[in-house]
Amino acid sequence: MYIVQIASECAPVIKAGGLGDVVYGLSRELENRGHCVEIILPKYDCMRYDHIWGLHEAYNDLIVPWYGTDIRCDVLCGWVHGRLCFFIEPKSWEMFFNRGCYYGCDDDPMRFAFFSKAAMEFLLRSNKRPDVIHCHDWQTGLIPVMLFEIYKYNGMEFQRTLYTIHNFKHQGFGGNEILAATGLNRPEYYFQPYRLRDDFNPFAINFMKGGITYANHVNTVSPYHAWEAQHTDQGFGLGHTLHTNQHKFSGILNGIDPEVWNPESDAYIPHHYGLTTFEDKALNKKELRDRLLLSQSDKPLVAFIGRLDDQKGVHLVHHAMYYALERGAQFVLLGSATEKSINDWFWHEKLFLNDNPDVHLELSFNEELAHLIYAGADMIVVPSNFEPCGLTQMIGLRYGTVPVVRGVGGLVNTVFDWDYDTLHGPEERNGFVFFQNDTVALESAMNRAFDVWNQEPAIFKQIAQQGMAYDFSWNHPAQAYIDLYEYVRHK
Ligand SMILES: Nc1ncnc2c1ncn2[C@@H]1O[C@H](COP(=O)(O)OP(=O)(O)O[C@H]2O[C@H](CO)[C@@H](O)[C@H](O)[C@H]2O)[C@@H](O)[C@H]1O
Repeated sequence: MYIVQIASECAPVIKAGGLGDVVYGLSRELENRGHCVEIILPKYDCMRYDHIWGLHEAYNDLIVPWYGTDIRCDVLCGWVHGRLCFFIEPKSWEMFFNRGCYYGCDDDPMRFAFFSKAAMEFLLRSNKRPDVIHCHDWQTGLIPVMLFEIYKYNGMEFQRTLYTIHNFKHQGFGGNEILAATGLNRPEYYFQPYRLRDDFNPFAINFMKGGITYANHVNTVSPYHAWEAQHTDQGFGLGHTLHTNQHKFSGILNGIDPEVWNPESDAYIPHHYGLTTFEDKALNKKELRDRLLLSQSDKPLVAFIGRLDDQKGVHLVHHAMYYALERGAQFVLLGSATEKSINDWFWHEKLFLNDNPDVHLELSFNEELAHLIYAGADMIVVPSNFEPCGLTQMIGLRYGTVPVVRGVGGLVNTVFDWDYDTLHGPEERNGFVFFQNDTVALESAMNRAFDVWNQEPAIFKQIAQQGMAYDFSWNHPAQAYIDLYEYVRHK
């Protein structure tokens, strides 16, 4: 099959979070199985050019219709660790992707509407006719809409779309101006409640709703979150749209790339280890402590890695840090916040705790350090408010770092409580789970983990090793995506 991924991220060249990991990891596994995959991305000024090999011009002067006139683009092409990627670079005064950031601009809906339009125009003009166009999150929600309302009539009648939602919270809103700019026009048509009109704001179109309505199939990134999105408030207002489209909505658990995340061969960790050489994990803990100027001691080391965002339960992350210190453990936090209040808050904490030899806050995005933390920590906390899948607990499991998580979304599908899980036997349990969204519940799960660590180290090691034995690679999920591609291409 010939699959084109259209997304706003692809690790490691463009990575703000888990979306980038998924686009890269899934594409690699699909190619390993003999499928042809190409990835279309914006050409951001701030992406990691050092991860692109052989960047060259692929399409000169692509004319993208925009607001009744046009914007000219160059399309560059290069290999990101073996994946063929096309980067769209608009040449216009708006400087859509030359802002020194991936997201967070006031005109984000316009920026990504343009990207979606340009990606479709590129496919059309360069005569690329993939079997399936796989698009991701709100940034590319208008692609199925444009395919079936415009490009289908211009020579793309056989293309099909799969739309994957990694995060329901960010949906992408706009008004008439988006319709006018992209050439969709006809507000009276698109502002119908069964097309793009937002269910809660009659004056807005909703990109994600458009993607759900128009795509041949829609999925989110874990089976449990697919249920939550339809039946609880975790659909962030799209529950009704998901209900009406439930015949084409499902959940597929993400994978992690075993070449990127493998303690036996990870280039970023100084001491490799595996199931049978588990003791060597301790050498990475020592290295991590040295690097972050933490004291060497016999204390357990708890970590958090992730975006510092309301989604990740920042208040519980904060509480976990102080509770770990209170219980005589060490804590390492690696995260970055886009919201100013959260950023200020954690910078304040960082300065306050600066001289404490048992805690380190690294407030930046640092891929290399993330690998060392996964390898060096004993436990990883994931106290999310909601979590469509969650990769950090899966990576933690792979590195023998025991997850302590809140039982939501994909965390339910991947972490099985040592004491209380009734669906998995003791030999399958791999972590600690709490359910209520409060400090008491968090503390009780952390307590249970600390107690096992302190009083029954052999059992703690057993839990860690049971986690390492799980196969959360792309092996199974890639097959599920291939089955879906086959299904939609014959629709
Ligand atoms: N400061 C930092 N420095 C270095 N690395 C950092 C970092 N902060 C985060 N990372 C890395 O980014 C990834 C984050 O994965 P998550 O599953 O938490 O993704 P996120 O919530 O962004 O994405 C959404 O999409 C993914 C993919 O579908 C879903 O798993 C998830 O539930 C959903 O919210 C991990 O690889 C982590 O190591």
